[in-house]
Order: sequence, then structure tokens, then C-alpha cells
Amino acid sequence: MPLVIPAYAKINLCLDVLGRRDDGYHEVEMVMQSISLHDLLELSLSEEQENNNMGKIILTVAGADLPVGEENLVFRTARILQEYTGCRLGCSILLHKKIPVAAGLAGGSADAAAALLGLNKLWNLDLTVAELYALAAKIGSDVPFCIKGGTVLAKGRGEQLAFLEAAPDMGIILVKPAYGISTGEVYSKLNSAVYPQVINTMQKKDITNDTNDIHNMLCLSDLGPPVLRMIKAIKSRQLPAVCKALYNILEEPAMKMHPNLLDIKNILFEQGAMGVLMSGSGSTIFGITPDLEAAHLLSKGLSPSLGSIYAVKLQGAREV
Ligand SMILES: C[C@](O)(CO)[C@H](O)COP(=O)(O)OP(=O)(O)OC[C@H]1O[C@@H](n2ccc(N)nc2=O)[C@H](O)[C@@H]1O
Ligand SMILES: Nc1ncnc2c1ncn2[C@@H]1O[C@H](COP(=O)(O)OP(=O)(O)OP(=O)(O)O)[C@@H](O)[C@H]1O
Repeated sequence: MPLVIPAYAKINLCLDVLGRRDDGYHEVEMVMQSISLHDLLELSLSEEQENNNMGKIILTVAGADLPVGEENLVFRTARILQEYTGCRLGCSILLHKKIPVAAGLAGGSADAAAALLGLNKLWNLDLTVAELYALAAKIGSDVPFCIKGGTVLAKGRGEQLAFLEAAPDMGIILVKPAYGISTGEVYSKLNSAVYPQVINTMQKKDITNDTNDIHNMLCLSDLGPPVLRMIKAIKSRQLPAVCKALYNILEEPAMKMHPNLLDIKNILFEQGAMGVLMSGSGSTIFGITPDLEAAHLLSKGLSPSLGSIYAVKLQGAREV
């Protein structure tokens, strides 16, 4: 029997950029939220070997036209785990892709996190949660969040996490236009005049994801107004307050690249969404409804010409 691990997509309820960093990334403050839309990874042991006696990594993708070698984050994650642990076992992974690609929904990152969790079990690696987080951060900025998911404050380049209380229940409608957007390109279009100072990452305290640091980050740090507003709104458990606090600084550069994103946003509002925002670096626009049923109902009023449409609910954090 293969080991089956779900890989949940995310939306960003709030995404603020504080500055440019000297390592090519941007310093961010975000509130991230897992949603029920997910890929599935089916993992089993493989006896096949490479020429150098390393176990072969065999990846098959169903449901999307994606590379199955080093360019795929799942393959790369398996290779990184072999290198880090010296494990010589191989694996066969079947990736059922449901999360649209280059959509701002962290599809590849979710798959990488699921591969970390799955291979840790399949290969009996006994890696600690702290080790999993450190490896996740090497793979991509969104990967650490995808390990547990839930409702999370993320800082740094996205890898420093503080787990928040669950957001109030809501339905989510996702509209993913036919085109995808490159994350790097959207970040690079942020007006550098707004971020004249480059942050020296060597001087930054290396915050790990252990509970004490998480506590410190929430209590002591001077969070910017957008994430503070969202955290307060979540605490209040009032959905209209959450909708009012939705914020994504990457919307403007993404909408300059693709003006039709603004049309989608307006259509979702017209159709009765309580709040609407672009997720991550796009291209998905999400709308908030009181519950899943309302999201399904709203989706029926949307033209399929807008793109792929999904009605989903929130997903809580998983036990790791
Ligand atoms: C837009 C978000 O999805 C919001 O959650 C993330 O910030 C992006 O996370 P991701 O896709 O895992 O990003 P990565 O694969 O680490 O980086 C892709 C590219 O995005 C840009 N990037 C990413 C994260 C960040 N904090 N600053 C950046 O400038 C960099 O140019 C980087 O080369
Ligand atoms: N397993 C994977 N699933 C999806 N994309 C992958 C995967 N592995 C590699 N990629 C590549 O990663 C790129 C970004 O895809 P992904 O779907 O993760 O973007 P995204 O949802 O915008 O990510 P994020 O929200 O983290 O910025 C694509 O160009 C794709 O070819």
C-alpha cells in the first residue's frame, strides 16, 4: 500500500513587503491560510538504483504537464533528503495535481512539504520537525508554511512562522485565469523607489520555528499595520473585519502586468463576494463568502471564460 499525503494549497489573507534584501529576496509580513484544495502524493519504496548506488527517484505526474526530473520540486526534495541524510533508498512517487500551477497558491511548495513529510516516514529518517523546517526553507520560501499549514503569520522571506488561532469559518471562491504569473517577476516589479534601503541579511537574528521564538515574534516584534489589522480581525472572529483587512501589496504590480485581474476582482464583488484579493503573486483571485455553500452558489454565476473556478473551504493545521 502506498503512503498517501495531501498537499494543501494556500491563500494570503495579507501580504506586505517591508524591503529588499541583499540575498535577492524581499522581507515580507504575511498572514497565510491553508485551503481545502489539494494535490495528493502517493509514495512507495523503489528497489531501482542509479549507477552510483543511490536509490532511484521515480516521479510520475497526473493532472498537469509538469517536468518529472530535477525541475520538479518533489524530485528536488527527494534528492535533497538523500543528500542530507545519506539515505540510499529509492522511491516511486505519483503526484496527482489538482492545484493550478503558477497560481499564487503555493502548489509546488505544498508538494515539496508533503514529500518531506512522506519520505521522512517512508525512509524511516526520524528527522525532527526543526530539521524538516530547515530543509523546507532551503527548497522555497513558502515550503515551511506548507509543513503544518493552518492560519499563520509569516515573516523574513516567508520562512519564519508564528501559528495563529484559526480564522473564522468562510467559503472561498478561486478564479485562476488561463495564464500563470512568475513570482520572481512580480516581486521585481515592486517600485524600488519605495524600498530604497537594502536589508543586510547577515545582521538579522536567525529565528527558528521553535515555540519560544514564535512567542517572541508575536509579542515583541513591531508588526506593520496591515498584518496587525488582519491578526486583530482574525482574533475578533468577525468575517466582515477579516474581509476589510485583506491586503496584498503585490496586487498592483501584477495588475499592471495583467489588467484583467482587476476585472475579475470587480466581477467577484458584483456577484456578492464579501471580500476579494489576489493570492500571493497571482494569478489567482479569491473571493470570500459566508460558507462553502455560498461559494458554490457564487461560482454558478461566473462565466467559465474567466478561467478555472473552484469553491473551497479553509483547512486547519495538521499534526506533524
Ligand atoms: C508570493 C508568495 O507565494 C507569498 O506567499 C511567496 O512570497 C513566494 O514564495 P515561493 O514561490 O516559495 O518563492 P521562492 O521559490 O522562494 O522564490 C521565487 C522568487 O520570488 C522572489 N521572492 C520570493 C520570496 C520573497 N520573500 N521575496 C522574493 O523576492 C525571488 O525573486 C525568488 O527568486
Ligand atoms: N510539483 C510542482 N507543482 C507545481 N509547479 C511546480 C512543481 N515543481 C516545480 N514546479 C514549477 O514551479 C513553478 C511555480 O509553480 P507553483 O504552482 O508552485 O507556483 P505558485 O503557486 O505561484 O507558487 P507560490 O504561491 O509559492 O509563489 C512553475 O513554473 C512550475 O513549473
